[in-house]
Amino acid sequence: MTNIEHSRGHQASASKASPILGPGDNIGEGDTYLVLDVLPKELCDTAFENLRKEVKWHTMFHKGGEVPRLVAVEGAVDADGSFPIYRHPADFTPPLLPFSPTVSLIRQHVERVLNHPVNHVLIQHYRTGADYISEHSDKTVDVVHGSNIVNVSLGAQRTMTLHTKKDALAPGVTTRTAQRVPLPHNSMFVMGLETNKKWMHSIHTDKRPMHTKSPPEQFQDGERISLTFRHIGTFLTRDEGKIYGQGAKGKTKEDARLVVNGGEEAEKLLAAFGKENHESAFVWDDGYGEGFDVLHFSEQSDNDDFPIVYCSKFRQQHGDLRKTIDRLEGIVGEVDEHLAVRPHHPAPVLPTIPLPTSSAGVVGIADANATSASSLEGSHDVPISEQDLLLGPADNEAISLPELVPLISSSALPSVSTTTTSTSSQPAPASAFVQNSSAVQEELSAQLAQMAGQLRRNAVHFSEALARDQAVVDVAEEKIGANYDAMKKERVRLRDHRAKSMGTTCLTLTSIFVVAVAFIWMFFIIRFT
Ligand SMILES: O=C(O)CCC(=O)C(=O)O
Ligand SMILES: [Fe+2]
Repeated sequence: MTNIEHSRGHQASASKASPILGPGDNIGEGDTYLVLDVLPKELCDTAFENLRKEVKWHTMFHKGGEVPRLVAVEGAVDADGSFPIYRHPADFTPPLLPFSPTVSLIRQHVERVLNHPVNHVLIQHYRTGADYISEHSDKTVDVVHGSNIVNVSLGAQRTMTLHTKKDALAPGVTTRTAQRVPLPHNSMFVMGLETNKKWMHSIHTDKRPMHTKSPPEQFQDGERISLTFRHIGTFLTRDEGKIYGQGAKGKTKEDARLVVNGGEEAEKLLAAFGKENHESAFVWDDGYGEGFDVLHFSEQSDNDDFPIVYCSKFRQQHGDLRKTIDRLEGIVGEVDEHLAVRPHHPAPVLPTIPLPTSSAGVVGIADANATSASSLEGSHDVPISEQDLLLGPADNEAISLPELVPLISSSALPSVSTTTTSTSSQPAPASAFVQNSSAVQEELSAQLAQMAGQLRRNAVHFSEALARDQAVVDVAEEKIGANYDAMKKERVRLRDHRAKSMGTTCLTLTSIFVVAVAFIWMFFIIRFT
């Protein structure tokens, strides 16, 4: 335990359950520690104000809402323009800018303490005690193995709360182990990756009235700036088109591959992020080992707020083209629907059969048929048109019902008047009816087979049409992709061309000017000599 001044009231009561740790203490898994007075006086006295002014603050979005603090991202940009990328679940992340002067100075001190480089920083401004960061584990797909994650704190003291992950609870235990680490002005919280794996961390809101807070908590009017430095091993090329490094599929710059937006790979990465957040035994190789080339988690972005990394002009144009393709796909779909064969139901057969005679057995059969006929009737009130079905030769051989029914009614079935007067002593009409019933059943089976065949052919026809449409859309998409690349090249060419023509124009104007001066000069010489 340390003598760091910690909060009273609300925070003090919460601290009963969890130890308050500080410099010299083993935090988390023992690979995590706090360093005080990390920056020299002259830097730490001015850093807060300078950062407030020089950092390009943004509002970040997650799950459709604003994150409750201002954020900015800075990093080491390579000579060829490539830069580190830290991927984590967020709807929009601010663009990465090169390290600003004050951040560069802080970075030097951090690297000295850490003994390893850091090339990426997420800077966060907790404007009041109401700003916070909810419980999470940092996502390590892009964090260099074996490195540490560092939070430098400037301004008001806030408390870092650590909790073991739920899945590590022993059976029957419901309370997670917690630790609290107050982060005063000019301190540096160094978190090892083992702690990040087994514990989650957060900065809770602190809404107590200002006058009840301790002096370190009141410092800078309760505002806090934190700088989360990381050593990132994954990079994007200058045009954001390719990705390489630890968390990508291609591990070196030479193996850089095109970035992927949305789709199955993005979903897989999001699922791995979820696992890392909740599983104490998360294994990097299992979750991230295959590498991910995902840059954006959804296929298109309509947001203009972050023009550099996440919403370049090209991306916007690409998004517009995609929308056009989607509209075209919709139109093709509608046309297909119009052209599609409309299913027609065959006319019910059974109602055409005359009612049975008084013979008990025969009446039973007839009743059953009448019932099934009436139940069929409700759903088949559209008369069949044979031309509307896509019939094959096999169907033509099937028995045709309309031909069969009159045959049955006229020759085999007893007439209604006969059935009312005849009795069981007249077996001939009854057996004729049984014969007819089995003929009708055969006919029904034949017609069902015919319908099944038809359904199958329609399904095949439909899937073939879909496959054709898919091919058309794929070709269009490929062409648009090619156009996009061509436009990119054209843009670079135009820029070069403009630079060249500017040079030529300057040269021409200078020449004209020199010639004019020479001419005037000559004129005067000739005139006065
Ligand atoms: O503000 C802090 O110190 C914590 C920031 C943090 O946990 C993060 O950026 O992942
Ligand atoms: Fe974090």
